[in-house]
Amino acid sequence: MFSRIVRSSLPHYRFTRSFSMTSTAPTFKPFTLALIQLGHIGADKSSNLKHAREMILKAAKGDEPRAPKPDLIVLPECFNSPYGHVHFPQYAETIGYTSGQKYDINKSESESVKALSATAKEAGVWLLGGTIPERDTSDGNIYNAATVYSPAGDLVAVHRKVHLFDIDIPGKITFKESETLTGGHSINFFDTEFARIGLGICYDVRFPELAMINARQGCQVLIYPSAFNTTTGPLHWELLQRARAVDNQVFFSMCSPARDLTAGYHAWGHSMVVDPMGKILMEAGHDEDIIFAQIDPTTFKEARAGIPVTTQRRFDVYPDVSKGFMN
Ligand SMILES: NC(=O)CCC(=O)C(=O)O
Repeated sequence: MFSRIVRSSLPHYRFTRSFSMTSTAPTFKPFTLALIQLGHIGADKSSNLKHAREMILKAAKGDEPRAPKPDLIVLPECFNSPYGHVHFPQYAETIGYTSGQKYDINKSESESVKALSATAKEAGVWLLGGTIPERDTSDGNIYNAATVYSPAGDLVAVHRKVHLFDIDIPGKITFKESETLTGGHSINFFDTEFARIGLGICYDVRFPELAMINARQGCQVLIYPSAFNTTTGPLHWELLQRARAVDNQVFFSMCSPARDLTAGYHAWGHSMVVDPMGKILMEAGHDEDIIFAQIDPTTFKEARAGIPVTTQRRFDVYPDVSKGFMN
C-alpha cells in the first residue's frame, strides 16, 4: 500500500491518499482504536522515542477483557520533542516522503520514522505516529508532520499541519508556530482494511473545511494528533470534536500529550473519541494514559440514515467545498 498525489482541477489544491487500485473507500468494519496520551516528553529525543515505543507495545496488548488488541494506535502531536517554535529547528528530521512512491525505510534519514516503523511492525498494528518537526531539504522549510505506518512497518501517509497555531490571548497564551514552521499544502487520508481515515493536526480542527472535505472523500473516521492547552482546552477541545463529528457524521478523535506543568507548554490532555452522533465514547484525564474505543460502523450507518444531512445538502444555494478534491 502506498500513496499518490491526486491533482485536482483547482491548480493550487491537492490531496494525497493511500490507495489499492480503487478510489472507493474500504468497507467500514468494526475496529479497536487506542490513543496514547503520552507523558514524560522531555528534551532528550532518544528517551522520548524509547518511551513512545514502550507505550505502543503496551497499548498493542490491549486491555482485556475491556478491549482487545487494537487495530490502530495513535500518538500525540510533537511527541519526540518539547512543544515550542524555538525547539522545532533543533529537533527537525528529514523524512523525504513523496506521495505515490514506495518509501524505503532502510534509506530513511529520520531517526523517528525508523523507530516508529520498527515499532509498528513489532506490534503488528497500524500506527498514526503523532507528529514530528520535519525539515524538507527541497524547500528548506520545517513542517509539523504526522506519519502513518502499516502493520508491516511501511510509511503510507504523511500529513503536514495545514493551519499553523498562531494565537495571542493577552495574559493567557501567545504561541506562534509560524516563527519557524510552514503550513502544509495538502489534504490527506489513508486506507486500512477496516476504514478510510482522514488526517489533521490540532489547530486544523478549527477549520471545518478540512474535515468536511475528508468526510466527502469517504473517510468514516477522522483522527488529529493534537496538543491543546489549559486556556483553550477547557473552552473548545470537546466542543470542536463533537462539532466536527456531528457536522460530518463521522467518528472524530484527538490524541493529546499528558499535562506536564514543568514543561514550557501545558497540554490539556483529555484525549477523546467521539461517535457520529456526537457522543463521547472515551476520554482520558490529564495524566499519562492509554484509552481504547470500539469503533462500530452501525452508529455511523444509523446516524446517516436517521438524520440524512449527507444527502440533503443544497449545493444550488451554497458551494460544495469538496469540489476539486474528488476524483
Ligand atoms: N497545537 C495546537 O495546534 C494547539 C491548538 C490549540 O490549542 C487551539 O486552541 O486551537
